Amino acid sequence: MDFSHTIYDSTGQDNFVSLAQASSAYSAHHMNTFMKQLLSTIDLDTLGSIYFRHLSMALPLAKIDLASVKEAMCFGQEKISAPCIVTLPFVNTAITTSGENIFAVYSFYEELERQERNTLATMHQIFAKPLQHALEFERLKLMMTKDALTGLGNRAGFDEASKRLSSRCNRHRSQFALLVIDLDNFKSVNDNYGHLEGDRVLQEVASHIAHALRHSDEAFRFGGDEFCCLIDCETSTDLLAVANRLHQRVNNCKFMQQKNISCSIGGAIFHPEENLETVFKRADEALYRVKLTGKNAYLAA
Ligand SMILES: Nc1nc2c(ncn2[C@@H]2O[C@H](COP(=O)(O)OP(=O)(O)OP(=O)(O)O)[C@@H](O)[C@H]2O)c(=O)[nH]1
Repeated sequence: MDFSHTIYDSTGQDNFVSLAQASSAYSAHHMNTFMKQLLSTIDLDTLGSIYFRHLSMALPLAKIDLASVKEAMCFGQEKISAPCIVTLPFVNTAITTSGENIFAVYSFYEELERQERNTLATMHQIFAKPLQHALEFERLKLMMTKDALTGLGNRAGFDEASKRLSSRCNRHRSQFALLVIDLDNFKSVNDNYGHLEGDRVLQEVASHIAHALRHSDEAFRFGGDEFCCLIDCETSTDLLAVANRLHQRVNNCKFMQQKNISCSIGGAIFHPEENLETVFKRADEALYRVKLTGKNAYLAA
């Protein structure tokens, strides 16, 4: 991860400090939760009544819930008058959604007294390490759920995501679907072209699967030449459409055509109160039936 932080720039530039920059996937939600935890540890007396004018130019980027920051700071409302906002030394937390440079924390200090700046420098020293650790922790967590070869989620990632999805579906009485994709005769690629070429096929297939899905869907490499997708859809007709799209896209990709191989797909819709094992078993059984009856097709449970 590209991580850097600078503690207190005493040379007097406008940008007091760029506390942290990270390029790992980092959501606004994570950041919000983390900031709330951080804020709850602040000694408000130490912080005193440091006020910053919030720079409106940064607002469009600011995904953090500023209201919750105010609330967590526990300052009396009468002290906060628009357009001023009381925040931590982190005046603006800018979070982009592109996945690159996910957040940057800036403070602007030109209006501060010397003593206030010193307090800020101390605050930064206090927060930089925990922030760095939290980021590192998130990065490691992310690595643990990613498949190194394809960049898709791995089996642990799938377990985590499917549990999250199933509890949401149970709560909202909604549904989602599962597709299990297995390459046909993939072993022949390894045997005839070598393991490295086999790896390349898996990478290309993974990329095509990921690109064929919508934003709300997720793809994983379950292991070997087997992939899984969690699909946001509720009817077998919709699922059939997604499965056909994936089937075509994977079969038509360059390496699959060159190596003359195909894929088989099994699908099942998760119903509220069904458990994850049974929906997976149903999709896997459908896949197994495709394999037994000639491969290269889609079947729903
Ligand atoms: N190159 C490569 N091969 C792998 C990897 N993981 C598993 N495999 C190979 O993938 C193959 C999967 O086995 P099978 O599913 O039985 O092979 P298949 O020829 O696709 O058989 P069917 O599914 O019945 O069509 C085995 O030959 C494994 O050695 C990997 O990371 N890279």
